[in-house]
Amino acid sequence: MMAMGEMWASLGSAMASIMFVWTMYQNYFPYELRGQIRRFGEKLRSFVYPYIQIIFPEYQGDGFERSRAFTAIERYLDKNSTKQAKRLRANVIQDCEQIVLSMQEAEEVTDEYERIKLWWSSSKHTPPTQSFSFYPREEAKRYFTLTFHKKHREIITKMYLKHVLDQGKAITVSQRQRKLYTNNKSEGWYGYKRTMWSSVVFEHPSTFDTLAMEPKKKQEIMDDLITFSKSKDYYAKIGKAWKRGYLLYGPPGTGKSSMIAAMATFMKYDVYDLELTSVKDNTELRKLLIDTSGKAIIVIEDIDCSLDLTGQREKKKEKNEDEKDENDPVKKKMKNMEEKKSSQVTLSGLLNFIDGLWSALGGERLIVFTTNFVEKLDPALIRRGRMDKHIELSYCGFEAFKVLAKNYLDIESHNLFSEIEHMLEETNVTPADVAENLMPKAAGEGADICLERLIKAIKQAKEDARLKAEEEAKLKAEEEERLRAEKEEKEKQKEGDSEVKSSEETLTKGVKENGEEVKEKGKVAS
Ligand SMILES: Nc1ncnc2c1ncn2[C@@H]1O[C@H](COP(=O)(O)OP(=O)(O)OP(=O)(O)O)[C@@H](O)[C@H]1O
Ligand SMILES: [Mg+2]
Repeated sequence: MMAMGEMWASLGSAMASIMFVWTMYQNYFPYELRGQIRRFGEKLRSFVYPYIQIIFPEYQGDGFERSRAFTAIERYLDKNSTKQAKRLRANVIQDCEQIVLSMQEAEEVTDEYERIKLWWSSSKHTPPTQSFSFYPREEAKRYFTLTFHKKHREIITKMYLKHVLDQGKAITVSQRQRKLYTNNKSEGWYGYKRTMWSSVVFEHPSTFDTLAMEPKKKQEIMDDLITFSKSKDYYAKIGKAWKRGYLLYGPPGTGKSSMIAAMATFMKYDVYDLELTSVKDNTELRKLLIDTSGKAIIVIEDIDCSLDLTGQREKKKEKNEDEKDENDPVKKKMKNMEEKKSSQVTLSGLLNFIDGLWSALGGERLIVFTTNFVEKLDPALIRRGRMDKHIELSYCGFEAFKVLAKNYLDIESHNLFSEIEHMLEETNVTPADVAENLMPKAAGEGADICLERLIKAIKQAKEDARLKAEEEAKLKAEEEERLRAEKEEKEKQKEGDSEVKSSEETLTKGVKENGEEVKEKGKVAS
């Protein structure tokens, strides 16, 4: 008890002395002297403690936005310092496939840059708990502190921090789970607008390795993508938006969708599968596209089916019919309803966006259109500059077949290969059909069985194509015969008409002459 009392007494006298010194300082020291004392204090402190500290809080702005610098530093420290830290936190990412260890709070680790030693520490600020509050409890805020000697201020603030942020961002990108976004119909329940994109984790198995196509062509596409991803400065220099358009065209089952998935995996981009028929109008299209992330592939599949892409030209042709419909009130109403039902996204809306507004968005974006009928598309849509690269995906050639054989059967050569090569030169078979036949159907089915099955399928395809060609030739001949007969009939009718006409003319002439004769006779009689 005595000790406690003494402690309180000495604490009281210390407080009193501090108060006394503070009052003296405030009241009796001249203002100029006070400034000098403060400067001296700072000098003394920096002499005794010559270090600078920089704080990186987890949240920035009004406290709701997670700081990108914090995230990048976190990743950088996770990678570079987890060997030193003794207490680590485990986070699971990429669908339980990868564990990332990060520094636990109150840990300190060292780093070195250009032989300069630095210290990073991770801390947490927990707001005091209140017994009762109307507001939700404030979350604890984490922050990193970087400490270094003041003589390295320049190099640390100008170079080291950039190095940390760049490395951190690169790690974030490599660990990031990619997403597949699809657009919803714009109106949700009760007309309330919900988020327009919904997403799932994108884990498509197709890669450039599994994609069957001529190796040279494949390499060209991959090189093009790499060049694009490295050209940020170049695009900025020439004043163009950092975007690239691809048009993939070819028959169904030749790998257009597979190639998009391979591109996304290769570039580590998110995929935005844009269903144009669900987009109400151009305004909504703009909103959707603005709402895409910085590293994105925007995909519009079967563009010829999604929009009236033939635009103005077709409209002009239909003008006469439209005018006829305008006069019929029922037809007019039906047409209006039809128009309202279908998407009002127009070709010009799409083109305007691709060319113009996009430039305002940062980040790298690919836009990919696919179609089965390239000849149907409006040239305005696919002109170079808009769609920078046109890629034809075609029927399976021998090189593409070899890729599939390697992937599906794990073989690079076989005595049936030369026969297949010869057959593929003669017959159009899609990679999808080849893949389907190469896939073992039962346990223990070897390469021989699968290749034999493929040979049979190609023979069948050849036979089918022959029958189809025959059928088409027959139909064509029938059509020609029909047209010829129709023409003959018309000519006959024409001839018949002219014969009737001439006999009628003769008859009329006869009647006329007779009439005149009668008239004459009448005249004479009268
Ligand atoms: N070039 C290819 N390489 C590897 N697999 C392919 C290729 N083409 C097609 N396939 C296989 O066929 C299936 C269908 O292909 P995909 O969906 O990519 O064709 P598509 O060209 O997009 O067809 P559609 O025009 O009908 O959309 C794929 O799942 C894949 O297994
Ligand atoms: Mg497809």
